[in-house]
Amino acid sequence: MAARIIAGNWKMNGLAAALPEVAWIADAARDMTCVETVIAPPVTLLPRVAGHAGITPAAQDCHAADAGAHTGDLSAPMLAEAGARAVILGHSERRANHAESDVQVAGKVRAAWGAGLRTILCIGETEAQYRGGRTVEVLARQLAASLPEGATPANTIVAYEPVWAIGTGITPREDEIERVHRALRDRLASRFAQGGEISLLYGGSVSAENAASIFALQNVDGALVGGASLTAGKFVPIMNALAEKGAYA
Ligand SMILES: O=C[C@H](O)COP(=O)(O)O
Repeated sequence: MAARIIAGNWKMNGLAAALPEVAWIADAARDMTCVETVIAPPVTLLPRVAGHAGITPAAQDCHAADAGAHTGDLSAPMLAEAGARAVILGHSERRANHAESDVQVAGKVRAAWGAGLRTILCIGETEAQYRGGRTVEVLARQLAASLPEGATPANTIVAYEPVWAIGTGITPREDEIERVHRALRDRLASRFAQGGEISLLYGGSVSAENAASIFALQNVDGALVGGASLTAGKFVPIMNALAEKGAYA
């Protein structure tokens, strides 16, 4: 069975004043034995997030090279040294704002694995692709091109994030999420020896209100949460909803 994982992506949010939220999230996480809690803060807070037992600290990007003349970038070994144990790669905001291609994302995945970081690989279709009925086709292409050979449940988590659902308060219908996750599970299982056990997260406007119904869907092993992960008050109820699923799965 794939591991249950709840991941919070803080994006470019969070100064030191937000650290009490991490402490409260960690308190709740330590009580949840069947769920892994990941927090991806801005890199400035990474070492301090890494100081909390119960939380897997993650970065939000890395360079494909281990070192070199790349002003402003951070390598996977640097992030690992700063306390990261995982890294989000291929997020649609990186793909859109920094023109990251699938090939570049695959290079970053290899670098992350080389530094011992688990990859949370994000894939997702645009609204136009969704409306054109091309969701599964687009995701299959992204998955094939941005996830290199060698993916295992230990080094990879896949997050399905429809671009049009991120930060909008809109989510796909439940049957659509279930259909997509089934397709992703099948593709991973047919490509990698243990691919069927790679955790599949849903991301895009997950909230305390909709988490339980999303987590009840087949092949949804957790969520990648943006806005609602910034405070313990909003994030802990989502963590609890996933723990409920873990209890009866
Ligand atoms: O990485 C997280 C996603 O982009 C989802 O963000 P959101 O929960 O604010 O919609």
